Amino acid sequence: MEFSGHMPDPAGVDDPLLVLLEALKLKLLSQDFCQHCRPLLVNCLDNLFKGKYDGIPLPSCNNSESGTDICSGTSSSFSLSEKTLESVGKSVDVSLRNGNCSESSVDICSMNSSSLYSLDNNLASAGEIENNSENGTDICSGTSSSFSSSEKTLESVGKSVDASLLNGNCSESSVDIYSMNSSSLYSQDNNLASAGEIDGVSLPTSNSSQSSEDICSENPSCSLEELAKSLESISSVNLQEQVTDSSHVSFNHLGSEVPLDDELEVLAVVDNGVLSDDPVMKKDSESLSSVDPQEKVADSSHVSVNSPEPSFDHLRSEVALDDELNEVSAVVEKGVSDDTVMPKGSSLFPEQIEQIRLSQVGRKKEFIHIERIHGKATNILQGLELHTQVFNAVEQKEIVDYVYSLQHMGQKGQLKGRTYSEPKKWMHRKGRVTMQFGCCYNYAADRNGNPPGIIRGAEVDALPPLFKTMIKRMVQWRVLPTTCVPNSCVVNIYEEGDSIPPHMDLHNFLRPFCTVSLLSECNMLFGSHLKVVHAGKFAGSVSIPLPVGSVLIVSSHSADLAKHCIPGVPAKRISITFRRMDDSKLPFTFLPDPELQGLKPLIIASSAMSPVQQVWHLPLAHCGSQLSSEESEAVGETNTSPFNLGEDDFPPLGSSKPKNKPRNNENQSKPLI
Ligand SMILES: O=C(O)CCC(=O)C(=O)O
Ligand SMILES: [Fe+2]
Repeated sequence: MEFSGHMPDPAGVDDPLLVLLEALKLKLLSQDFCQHCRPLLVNCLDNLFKGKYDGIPLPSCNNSESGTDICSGTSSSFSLSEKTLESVGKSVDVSLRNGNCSESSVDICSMNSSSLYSLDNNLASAGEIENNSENGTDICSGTSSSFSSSEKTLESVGKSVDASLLNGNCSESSVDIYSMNSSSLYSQDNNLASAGEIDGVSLPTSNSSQSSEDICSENPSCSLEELAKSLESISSVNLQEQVTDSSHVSFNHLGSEVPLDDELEVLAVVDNGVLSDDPVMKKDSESLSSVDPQEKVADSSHVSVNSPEPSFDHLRSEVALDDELNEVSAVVEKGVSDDTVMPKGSSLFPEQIEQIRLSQVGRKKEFIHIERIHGKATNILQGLELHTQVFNAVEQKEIVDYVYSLQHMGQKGQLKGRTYSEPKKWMHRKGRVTMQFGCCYNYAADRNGNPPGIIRGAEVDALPPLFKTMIKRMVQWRVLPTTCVPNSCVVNIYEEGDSIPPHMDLHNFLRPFCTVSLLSECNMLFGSHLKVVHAGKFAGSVSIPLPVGSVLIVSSHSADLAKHCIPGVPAKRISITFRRMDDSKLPFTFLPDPELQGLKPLIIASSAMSPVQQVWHLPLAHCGSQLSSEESEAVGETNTSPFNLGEDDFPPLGSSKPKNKPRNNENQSKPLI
C-alpha cells in the first residue's frame, strides 16, 4: 500500500493522524501477521495515536511522503521518554512502547523495516541494558544474532536464567515486526541457560546448526512470545525473591545425626510418615476435605486450602489496564485476581493468553548419560525431561503458601492419618517433612513390617484442590500425558541440608512421574550406582539442576535403570512429586477424582510453537568425551517413552509450520479492528 500525501478518510475523519492510523491498520491487515500479533499491533497504534496524542498538535504528517519519519520529525507524541522512565517498574510494556518511540527513529509512515516494538527498550527501560543503540536497525534480518548468545546464556546462570538470556538477545536485536524478515526471536538459548550449571555440560554445539534458522519469518507470533517472555522474566526475578523471602514456617534441626547403615531404612521412616505407633504422629479423624475451611485457614491468611475453586487460575482473568499489552504483561507477569474485569475493547481472549504462556514452556528432552548396564552402553537418562515456565512466579508463590498452609494443618494434627510426617530430630540431614496425598507410600520396608510400596490400608488425605489444578495444568500443557494423569502426590519440604537418599520409585506408580521444584534450585543425582558418602552427601555419576518452577519428568531408563537422590540442599526447598498409582495398588478407600478424568491437552495454535528440544550431552561416566558407535546406538534408543510428544505437537526450531494444521479454530482471535 502506497501512502503519499493526505489520504481521504472514508469514514470522514479529518484528523491526519487518524487517517494515518487507518492506513497503518490497513497495512497491518495486509500483512501476514498471526492472530496474536495483529490485535496487539493495532491496539498499540490505537493507543499511540488516540490515547497518547490527545491535545498535542499534530505533526505535519498530512504532507508526509512515504518515508517521512514522523517520530524523529516531531517531539510531540513520541517524546515520551520521561513517562517511559517513570513507568519503569510499573508497566514494563508501556515503557517498551513509549521507549521505543522516544528513542528510536521509528518510521511508521514508510513502513519500511522499522522496529516499532523494540524489545531493547523494554530492557533498557528496566535498567537492564545500556546497549540500545541499534534502534531502527533490523539486525535480526539475515543474522543469527539472537542465537549467538551461548556465552550470555552461561553468564546468566544463577540469576533469572531466561531474563538474563533474553536481555542478551534483546540487547542485540531490534525486532522488525513489519518486515518480519529473518528474525530469530525464539532463542533456544533459553533452554540452554538453565543447563549452565550441570557439571561438565558441554555446550550443545549440535544446536548451533539451528542458530541461523529463521523461525520468525514463518512464525510471526514469536515476537509476541519473546515480548511476553521478557516481561515475565523481568518480573519473575523480583517475584522470586519475594517467594524466597516468604517462608512462614521454619524447622529447627536440633538433634544430632545418628549414623545408619542403611539409608533406605531412614528413607522409609521419613517417607512413610512416622511409624503408625509413633506418639509424635497425631492422628486426627478430621479429614482435609471435611474440615471447615474457615477453621483450617485460621492461622494462614494467604490461602484457602479447601476452597472448592482454587484461585490458581491466572489464565482466565484479566486486568483492567489501559491497553492490550499491559493486559498481556499483567497476566503473564503477575497473574491477576478473579474479580478483575476484562477491559472494554480488549482483543485478547484468555485462550490467547494461555497460548502465549504455553508457547513459553521450555521443554528439554533427551538428556544423555551413558553407563554400562549389563555390559551394554545405555543412556540411563532416557525418558528424563525438564519443563520450565509451567508455573509462573505468582503461581509458584501461591503453591508455596498453600504448602505452608497444609504443613500448618499437619503440625496441628488436622491432616488425616499418615498424610503428614516430620523427620525425627536425630534425622537431621537424613530426611525432610513430607505430606502424602492420595496414598501412603513406603520407599522401603518399615518397622511395622509393611513392605516397600503403597500401603493400601493406610489413611491419607485426598489430593487437595490446588494440586489438582496443577495436575490439570500439566496435562493440558502437555507436560504430562493424558494416559498417566497423577492421582497421588508427595510434598517434600527440605530445610537447608535436608536430603533424600538414593532410591527408585517403585512400579506401584506408573511412568512417567514428575516433580515440581519450588523455592530454591538444587541438584538431583542420577546413576545406576549412587553412593552414600555420609548423611546428606551422595555421589552419583550425573547431576541435573532442577530450576525453581520446573517440572522434571521421569520415565523409562531414568526411572527404571537409574536411581535418583537429592543431596543436602543448599537452601530451603519444596518439591511436589506427582504420581499415578497402578490400579492394582490403589488404596482400599481410593475413589477416582471426577475432576481429573477426561483431561485433554490444549490445542496449540500453529503460531505458538514451543522451543525446540534440547540435547544435553552430559559427560560420559566411563568413556571419555566421544561417543563410541555402541554408545551412539545407545543414545539412539531414546524416544520409547510414552511421554514423548509427537513431532506435530512440538516441531523443532526452524520448522515453523506443523505438519498438520491446528485441529480446530477454538483459539482464533477476535477480528482485528
Ligand atoms: O524432591 C525431589 O525433587 C525428589 C523427590 C523424590 O525423589 C521422591 O519423592 O521420590
Ligand atoms: Fe523419587
